[in-house]
Amino acid sequence: MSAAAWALPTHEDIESATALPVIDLSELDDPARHDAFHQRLARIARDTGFFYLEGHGIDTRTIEELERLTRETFTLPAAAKERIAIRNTPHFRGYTGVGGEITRLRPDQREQIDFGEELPAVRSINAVDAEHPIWWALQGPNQWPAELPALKPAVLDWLDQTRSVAERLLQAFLVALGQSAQALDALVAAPRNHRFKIIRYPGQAQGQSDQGVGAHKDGGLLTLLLQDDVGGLQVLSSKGWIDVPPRRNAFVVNIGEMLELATNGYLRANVHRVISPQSGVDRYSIAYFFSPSLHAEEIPLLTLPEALNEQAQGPESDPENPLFRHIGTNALKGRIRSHLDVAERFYPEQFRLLQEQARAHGGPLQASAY
Ligand SMILES: O=C(O)CCC(=O)C(=O)O
Ligand SMILES: [Fe+2]
Repeated sequence: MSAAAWALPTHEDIESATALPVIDLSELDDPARHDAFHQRLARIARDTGFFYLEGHGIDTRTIEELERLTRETFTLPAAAKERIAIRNTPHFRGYTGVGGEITRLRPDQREQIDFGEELPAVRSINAVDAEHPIWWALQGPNQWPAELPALKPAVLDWLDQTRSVAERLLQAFLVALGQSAQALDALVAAPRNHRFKIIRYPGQAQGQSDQGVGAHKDGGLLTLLLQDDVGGLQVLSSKGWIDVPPRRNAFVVNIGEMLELATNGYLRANVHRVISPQSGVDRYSIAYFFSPSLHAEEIPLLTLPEALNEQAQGPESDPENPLFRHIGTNALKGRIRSHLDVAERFYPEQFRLLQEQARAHGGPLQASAY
């Protein structure tokens, strides 16, 4: 056997096998590979925008423990999950049952618990004032299941560790786009607004929908997702839907709408979906949404180098679900569309507006998964 046959597969080999690139974040620490890393990231971000991230430094034990707790959480009795229902508070944190979220007019076949940065509520939902417009109600404490006390420290630790990874990755994206690594520091500064959720997709019931989550874009800057070994995640490419097969301990990274806005559409938020697992099999995933801070007010427009700017076609905006540059307005719109029960209870005015818009477009209310 020739020496070459023993060589480890290169990233390009893996790419052709899985159709999705693999990025090793630890290359950033190696001065010899630093520049090549940025060049490759720039190419991948623009071409696919969906990739696996390895070398992120989060250890396997931490990952496995959070995966274990995720599974255990969903085995809690229905009453325990209902006690932390998302509709309990205006902050969009808590439990949503199977079918409780709608994407593209159809209910998603998944249950999930939404979390976010653990911060106090800044205003009462009934006391809007000039200093605290209504979207500040997005900030507030999480709801934790009393039956599983280990979940809280594990999730808070995950928020911390994944944030550091996402911050490094965002800085690398910025350098790759000819910006200062710090160009968006203020956009993600404390008080932070990153979000996180744990998700269970039950196996497809006979004759039922296989929509785990319908086609959508994520609303933040970057999403860092961990999936188990079942599969079902797909991303829309120029060749149609392609599978994003499981890859142990690697994050699946995708670009969100806010990075599309900041780069004037040079980078594109990816459309993706999840097909339900086969009957009798559950799929679990853990999704971290690295998002702009509410107090930053507006998404800045980066000044790209001329060669890149020429290729920026402006952000895509769906007339039935317009994108707003204003961070709080856009974030609240996304949450309201995903969780109509919370909207109806705590945001009646916004809920009514959304219904009117839907009627004007001649259809029922469209929600989005994010
Ligand atoms: O569960 C997954 O693999 C993807 C989840 C997702 O796209 C989302 O929640 O935004
Ligand atoms: Fe998503």
